[in-house]
Amino acid sequence: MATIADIKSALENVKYPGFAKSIVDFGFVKDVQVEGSACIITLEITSSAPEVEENLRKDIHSSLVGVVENITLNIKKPEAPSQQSNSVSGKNIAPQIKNFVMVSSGKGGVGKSTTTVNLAVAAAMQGKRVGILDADIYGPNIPRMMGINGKEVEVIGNKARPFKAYGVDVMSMGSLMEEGQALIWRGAMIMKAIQQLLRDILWEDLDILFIDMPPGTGDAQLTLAQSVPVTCGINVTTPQHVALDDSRRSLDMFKKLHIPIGGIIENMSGFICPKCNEESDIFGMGTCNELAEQYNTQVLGHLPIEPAIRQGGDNGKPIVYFQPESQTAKRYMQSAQKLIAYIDDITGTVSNASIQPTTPPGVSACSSAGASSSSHNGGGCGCH
Ligand SMILES: Nc1ncnc2c1ncn2[C@@H]1O[C@H](COP(=O)(O)OP(=O)(O)OP(=O)(O)O)[C@@H](O)[C@H]1O
Repeated sequence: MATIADIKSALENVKYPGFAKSIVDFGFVKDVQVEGSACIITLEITSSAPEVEENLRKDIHSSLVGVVENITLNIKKPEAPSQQSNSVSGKNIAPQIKNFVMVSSGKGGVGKSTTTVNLAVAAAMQGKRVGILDADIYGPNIPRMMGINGKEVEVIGNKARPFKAYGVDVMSMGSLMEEGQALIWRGAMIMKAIQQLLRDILWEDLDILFIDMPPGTGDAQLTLAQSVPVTCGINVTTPQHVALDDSRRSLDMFKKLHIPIGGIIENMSGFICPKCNEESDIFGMGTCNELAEQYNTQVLGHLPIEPAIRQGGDNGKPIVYFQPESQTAKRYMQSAQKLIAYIDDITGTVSNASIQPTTPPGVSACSSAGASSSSHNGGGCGCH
């Protein structure tokens, strides 16, 4: 006969839809009672979306097969909001920004931040109003690469003003966290952080906000797609086949989240010798072309391994700005041009509506508070 502990342990395998954490970890399981072969489970969740309840019922029943037979499931959820403004519905919590470009990679260290910086600066050099949001909460490198490392954030009221560097507005999680501070990011905290970076930063009217995501596919990507209509995603990869396998996951994620794929950047594609300027193949060049074909997208550019790219990153002097005549800077400029053309082409056609909102912004998955509780003091997030 099953005990309460057996049932709770089975429920630990049930993930809250859209999140990597279980309903037990989120604290949604409020009561479990057992009588013989029957059990009554009471759950309190934060989403009013019918599909969340439906998925949970299905997953809970499958997780309890062989554990207990007669299951009564009470799911308490908030009332569906009767009328939502655009900013509360989660469809666009930063409406002054025309286009959002999600920069992703299947794994770390492939040059995602380097690409974000150089593409953003290149787009600004082509006359666009551009911002960079460094949402790579695990390793925010953008401040160093944009030369704003260690600078104080200017706070106005309860909002923060982005930095300006090389014609680009910049804000990073790294500038908001104390240096060297290590945080263990959990699903609900990630969700709140991403939404605050969009809503509580004084972004001006922008043509494009480039968003440097954490590597991989997880809560940050989902939250972003649920908070703003992401115009397109771009994938950064290196040409080795192992990296391409990881890229597929990233490209599949774009498809799942209904995010159009703007293209692939093949980084570290060949090596340009600083002495003789000759280009040689190291990891394989051009392997992304096939991947792009499979996903019906384009290769935005092949960027070589070049010491000047790394030096530019380390010194906060992006190569595209400081060495505009170099072969590499020209490739970044062309890639940005292709991306802008793609965005112009699809403008107005983007809708991530079918994946949102599962929870309104400001309501974290572990909170029952409403959107109005979203604030700097952490209101609404029950995980602190
Ligand atoms: N094409 C390149 N040539 C030479 N060095 C490069 C190139 N691209 C990136 N690098 C260097 O590789 C290192 C990792 O790059 P970067 O931080 O952009 O990767 P990332 O994918 O954003 O990593 P993370 O997953 O840690 O965020 C940096 O030191 C960067 O300067």
